Amino acid sequence: MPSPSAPLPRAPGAALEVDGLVKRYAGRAVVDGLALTARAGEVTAVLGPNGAGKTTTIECCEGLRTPDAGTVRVLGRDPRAHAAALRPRVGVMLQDGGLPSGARALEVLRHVAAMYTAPRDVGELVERLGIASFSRTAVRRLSGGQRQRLALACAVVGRPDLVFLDEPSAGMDPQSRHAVWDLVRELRADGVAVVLTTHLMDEAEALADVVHVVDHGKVIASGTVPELLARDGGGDTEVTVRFAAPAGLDIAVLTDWLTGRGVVDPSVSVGRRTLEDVFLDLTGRHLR
Ligand SMILES: Nc1ncnc2c1ncn2[C@@H]1O[C@H](COP(=O)(O)OP(=O)(O)OP(=O)(O)O)[C@@H](O)[C@H]1O
Repeated sequence: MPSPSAPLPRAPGAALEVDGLVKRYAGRAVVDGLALTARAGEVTAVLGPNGAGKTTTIECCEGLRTPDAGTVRVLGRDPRAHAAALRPRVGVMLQDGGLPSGARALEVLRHVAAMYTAPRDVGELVERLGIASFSRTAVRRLSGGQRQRLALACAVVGRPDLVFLDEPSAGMDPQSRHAVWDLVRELRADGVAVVLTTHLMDEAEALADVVHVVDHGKVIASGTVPELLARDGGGDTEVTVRFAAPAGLDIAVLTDWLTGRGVVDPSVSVGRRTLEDVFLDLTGRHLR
């Protein structure tokens, strides 16, 4: 086994490998044999209902929790045994921000940047994430969306090879969301492995190269968004057909034609199957 101080491999393939991960609380396995990988230059989305075990899994990957069983490899290393060596190469954006509440936004970002040998340009990050307008505001006074943007800037300022983003655009206005999405796409283009947990299906559809759906502590489906969308929905499928009707088109002819082919109740409206449909098929509609 390499020593914690040895240089880290460049890890061209899987930046994150989780296999057979188990984490129990009070004897209950909240992560129960979970396996997933995330590769460099890809956005890997982890989706799942409340309480599915996503955060616990990610915290095991970040070295914040000790697994009860299974293996976690971050850039080829055990995240707990090699925490110091991994810290400069792994960016973490936590749901609650994890930022010092009394400090001003820009001070925090500058402070975090100073911990790295070759940080990104702070001014450029401030500009692209719209931090300038609240740069002198104390963290505790920031709005939810502002705090998220600052947390994201802190997670990426050190030029990580792997970055964990926990609901990166939750609570953000559309402008901020798109700025965040652009940054995530740029990270991917730069070869960063981005691991994204989100409840926002449009965010997963917009960004994810690979999606892992987690429920009851296990990955219950994995694939690209088109692969997941192509899964059998297990029943009748609603179909939307949009078209520009020529003047005088008799819709009755269309509905008669559909009825003649066994289509039930051809009211001719509906939406395409979305990732949210797939998610609900997989995990059910009951609240957690
Ligand atoms: N420290 C803890 N002690 C006891 N139970 C815990 C602890 N942390 C998490 N849990 C439980 O583990 C289960 C999984 O929680 P986890 O936070 O991993 O879910 P999640 O998928 O991230 O959910 P959400 O989408 O709501 O963030 C939940 O039932 C939660 O109550």
